[in-house]
Amino acid sequence: MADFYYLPGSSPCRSVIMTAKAVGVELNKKLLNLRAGEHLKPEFLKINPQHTIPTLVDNGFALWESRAIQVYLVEKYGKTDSLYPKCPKKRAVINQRLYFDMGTLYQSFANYYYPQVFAKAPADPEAFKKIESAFEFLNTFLEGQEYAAGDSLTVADIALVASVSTFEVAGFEISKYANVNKWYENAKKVTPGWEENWAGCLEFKKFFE
Ligand SMILES: N[C@@H](CCC(=O)N[C@@H](CS)C(=O)NCC(=O)O)C(=O)O
Repeated sequence: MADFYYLPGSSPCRSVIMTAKAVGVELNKKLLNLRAGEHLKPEFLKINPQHTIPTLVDNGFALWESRAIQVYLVEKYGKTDSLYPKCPKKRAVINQRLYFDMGTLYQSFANYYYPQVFAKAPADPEAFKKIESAFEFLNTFLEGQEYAAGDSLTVADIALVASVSTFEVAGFEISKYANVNKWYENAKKVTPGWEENWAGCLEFKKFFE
């Protein structure tokens, strides 16, 4: 069983948990208390010098970056390639969505909410505009399609579900974006591990209270 260093509230950790569930991989979950600095201890730095969670250690093979872990789990353990199809074009669109999720959508969350939550800084309206434009992009990507990268569930949906649910608990109004809203309501029903994701979101929500 692979060791999995995580926190339940962390969005990238939740996307790995949902992906593991989707491919039927059991994780040996190891809570890593960031507030106590456990990620900076020499024993963890030996595993992941970048000291981020999620970190997976599969039979001695250490990997971090949630979307890379998602792809690894599907390629190594998926019974089919449906979550990350081998077709170059399908895969390219999934990769685009994953990079969008990491570099644009989730980044807009971090830029706007993290300073408020972790440094009690005032809200930055310019950073909020970036969230709105990210949601507008996602809304456009989802025009006329049921899933993030085509007509079936992939790792792109799972990564985006983790991010969008984090926006939901932060109080961001998703319903303004009709295609995103429709996709998200369906994704809640069909994404394996959604319940655990939501439980983690509620943990994260405590930072906003
Ligand atoms: N892009 C990374 C982000 C990972 C990340 O920043 N994780 C946070 C927790 S949500 C963390 O480990 N922070 C501690 C640190 O960077 O030292 C991923 O998707 O895995």
